[in-house]
Amino acid sequence: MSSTLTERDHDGVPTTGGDAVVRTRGLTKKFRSGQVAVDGIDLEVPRGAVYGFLGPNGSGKTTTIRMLLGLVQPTSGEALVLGGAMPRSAVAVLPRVGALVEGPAFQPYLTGRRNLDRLDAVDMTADPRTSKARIGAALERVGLSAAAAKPYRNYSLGMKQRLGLAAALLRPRDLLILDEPTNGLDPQGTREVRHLIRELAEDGASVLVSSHLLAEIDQVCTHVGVMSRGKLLVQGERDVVTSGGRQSGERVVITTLRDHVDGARRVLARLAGVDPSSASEAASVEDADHLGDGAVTVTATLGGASLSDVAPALVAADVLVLGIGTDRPSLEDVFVELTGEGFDVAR
Ligand SMILES: Nc1ncnc2c1ncn2[C@@H]1O[C@H](COP(=O)(O)OP(=O)(O)OP(=O)(O)O)[C@@H](O)[C@H]1O
Repeated sequence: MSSTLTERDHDGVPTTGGDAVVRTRGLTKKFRSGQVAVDGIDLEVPRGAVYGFLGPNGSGKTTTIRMLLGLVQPTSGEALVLGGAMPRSAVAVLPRVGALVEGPAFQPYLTGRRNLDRLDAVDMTADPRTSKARIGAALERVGLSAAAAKPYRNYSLGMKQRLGLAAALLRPRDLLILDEPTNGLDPQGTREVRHLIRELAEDGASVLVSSHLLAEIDQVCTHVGVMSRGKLLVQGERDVVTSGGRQSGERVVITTLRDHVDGARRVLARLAGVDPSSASEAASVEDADHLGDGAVTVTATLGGASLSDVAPALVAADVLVLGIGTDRPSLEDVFVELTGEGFDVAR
């Protein structure tokens, strides 16, 4: 495979390269300080995806996003956004991209609504005749209609974040690039943003959304890319990524009594042998935690066996089953597994 991207940009009109709305090759940013903030990443955001761009503070997400938007010049590598090479195709590409990036240029003394008026007026590609209706709809969508007449300087961090989102939604977009959209929002606001992202995706937009809070964004993503120290550790469909190197990502969690743990372990270890095709995929007991009152959970990775095999086998072996269910490793589990580190500030 060629390591060079082909820009398919005819007569200045960008066309999407393949199925990806964002594609980078070896994208790198080294700052003058010598810091390599982004280190040769190959990002691939499929059309229609909600791509969670995840990583601890300082892992390089914002710098990557700024390169995608033509705000930072890459040191090396290439970036295609909606088929156009950035920053060269910025003029053709950016009207189709709604972006929420840190520190949007809002005027502190103007109201939220007036700030949107101003942004819309300087957008040469926006239709002034529909401006009022579009601004009203964007404010409504982010739940800011009631606060639209307040000056920006009196907005809370969460309200500022919502206004930034409204600015990104002033017109229909093919791609939304949202950098930490839940920053400063309370749990209710965070849920609303997740809901909004889902709606936008259903309306046909592709979404690239960054976050250092895995669990927040995890729930809404179809795809994820995980950054650590400037490198893209892993990316792909969310469920494939969380199943990692395991034959099956699914884990069975059995609640039983301490006296029955060994019996449960024996059944789990034996189960793989029940089906010859899964003989090499032995279920391994990973954990046994005390729950108090003598109740204990035993967690095991399901190899070739399915949950429906486990329950009857336990019962047949006279293992007391207080509860049984499955559990998928979280993205955080995957991150810790890949890096051996917690999800803290990188540097
Ligand atoms: N203009 C700059 N000059 C020098 N170093 C920078 C500059 N901007 C960012 N960095 C450094 O590059 C690294 C990556 O920063 P970046 O903002 O891209 O991370 P991030 O993953 O977006 O973090 P956060 O979640 O905190 O926003 C950090 O170590 C940061 O200090």
